[in-house]
Amino acid sequence: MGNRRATYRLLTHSSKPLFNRRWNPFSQSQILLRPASGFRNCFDENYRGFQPSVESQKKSFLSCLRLLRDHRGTIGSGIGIGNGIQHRCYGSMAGLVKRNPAFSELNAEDIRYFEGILGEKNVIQDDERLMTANTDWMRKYKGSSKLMLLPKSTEEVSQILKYCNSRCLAVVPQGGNTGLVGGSVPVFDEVIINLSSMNNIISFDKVSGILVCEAGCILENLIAFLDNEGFIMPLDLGAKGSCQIGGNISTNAGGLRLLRYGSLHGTVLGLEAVLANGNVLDILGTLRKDNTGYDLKHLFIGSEGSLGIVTKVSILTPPKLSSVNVAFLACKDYDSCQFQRLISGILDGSLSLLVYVSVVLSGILLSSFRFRIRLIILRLLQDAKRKLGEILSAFEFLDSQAMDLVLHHLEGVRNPLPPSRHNFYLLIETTGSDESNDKQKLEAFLLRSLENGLISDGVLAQDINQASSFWRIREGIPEALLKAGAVYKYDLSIPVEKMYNLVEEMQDRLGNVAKTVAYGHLGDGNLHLNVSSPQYDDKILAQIEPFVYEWTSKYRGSISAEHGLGLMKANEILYSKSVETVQLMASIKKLLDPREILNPYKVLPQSLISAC
Ligand SMILES: O=C(O)CC[C@@H](O)C(=O)O
Ligand SMILES: [Zn+2]
Repeated sequence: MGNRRATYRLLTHSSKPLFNRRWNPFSQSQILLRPASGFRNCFDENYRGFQPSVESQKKSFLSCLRLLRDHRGTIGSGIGIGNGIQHRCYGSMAGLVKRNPAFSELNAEDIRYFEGILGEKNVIQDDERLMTANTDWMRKYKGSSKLMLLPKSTEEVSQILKYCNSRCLAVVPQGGNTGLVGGSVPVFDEVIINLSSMNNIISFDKVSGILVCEAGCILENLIAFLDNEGFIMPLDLGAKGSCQIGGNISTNAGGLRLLRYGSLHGTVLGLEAVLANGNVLDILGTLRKDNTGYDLKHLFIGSEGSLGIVTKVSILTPPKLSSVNVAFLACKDYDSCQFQRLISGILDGSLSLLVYVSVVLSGILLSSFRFRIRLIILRLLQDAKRKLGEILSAFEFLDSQAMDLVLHHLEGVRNPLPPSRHNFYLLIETTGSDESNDKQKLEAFLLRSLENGLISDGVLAQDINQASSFWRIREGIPEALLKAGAVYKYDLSIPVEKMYNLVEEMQDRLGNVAKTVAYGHLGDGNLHLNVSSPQYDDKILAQIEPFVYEWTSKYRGSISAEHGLGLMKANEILYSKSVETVQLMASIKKLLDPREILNPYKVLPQSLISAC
């Protein structure tokens, strides 16, 4: 079954891309931002107006950062980006962030210049295409760019950037526009540089498995190409039908295979990037080992196009292995399993009264659902890592709210398990080269987990169709959420033992006002905490933020595990990074992009870069 799985999933997704980007943003109402109240400091003033007060101008960059850090608990509810963005969805961004007045405005001469280098058909001013390019996949963020450029080569990207830098025209690099934090759409009138015409595979070495390609290659096309060659991409995600490898690298996308193949910081061997001034940085190495100086490619992996535009990439791809198995499991109630084992222990005389009493007492303690779930999940993950070892390739989870949403909103999706109320579902995948051995290993693991009461039910895919339908449940959650109405998205790295505590605290905070939906890459410690409600609501957002960021920070987690900071979380970076770190980031930004034309208002707090 395994060797057909990749092909099957590919067909499924390419025939119906998950991230369908057709919509009519004008059908949505525009909601205005409520101005911040009560919280004023240099950061606040700088950010909202780019017109710092005399007092704030006097403050050094560092003290600005410190102030921001000290007040970060109130920032989410104070100054707008974190707070206001959800309320600004479907509308323009003006009011949230003020346009940097240093940027020029497009004129007819600019258009003529771009037409000269790209040809008329690659200089897009058509309203409908611009509307699509201005709006993100979630329809939350909408810019007002009047121009999209479609370069076909690195040389053309270089000419565009050189010109934009000299004219001080801001740009936003764009791939498949499947981002979830407002990083790939303009905020104001930035020129959109869309890489989709740069979609050539340059080379593939069958011995080393190294693929070199242009940034605009769609991930799913790369997967299909490699499948023919007997290889796979080390990266796989639900948006594969639309997202592009350049965007994946620029956001350091994690996805479903990170547990097995690691992050793009490990699998990307080299890249080519065009800097803000148009210079082409060729670090497109294909070497596994190269310790000559600083490894600069890492600056472009995950910096969301704010330091340069990735134009080519060299990536290490693993061989396709013949045996893939997928299990879909449910965890129900830890207590009942404990109780059953306790009773049978007493009946067969293996438990003394003392042990009985202490077990009953601990059973009362264990009756805390939170504790139960934590134990189950931790044990399962530990066991899976130990017993499945090198063949474990995915360990994904979803809670019952996520399952309900998928079943309700996605056509043709059904729960593979018999109807019963389960609190949790897990999707475990193994990938190996020994069909019978791999299956045996997984079956033994499942049996043990069932006996130990860690799982209450489970099913092992018998063919490629079944495996694919299990994956559809997991990969379909973002789509189902979008169909359900408004969604507040949080993408967090949290120690696994704490992960579900946050979800339940959030449930407690929100009560019946909104649904808390949790799923994610449990094996990587990555929780996708989504709050779903029919409409966006100020009050709901105030319940979520800054609480969610403070909570994550308290446990030294990350407020962006794999989606980036984009526009949504640019101001929240100090929840996860120290003042000194952010200061160094701002200095690097300033060095590589002194006029701040590359993807402005994203990743770092804008006023801090300006103050640097
Ligand atoms: O929508 C989300 O919150 C997560 C999207 C994606 O990273 C996933 O893992 O499905
Ligand atoms: Zn994810």
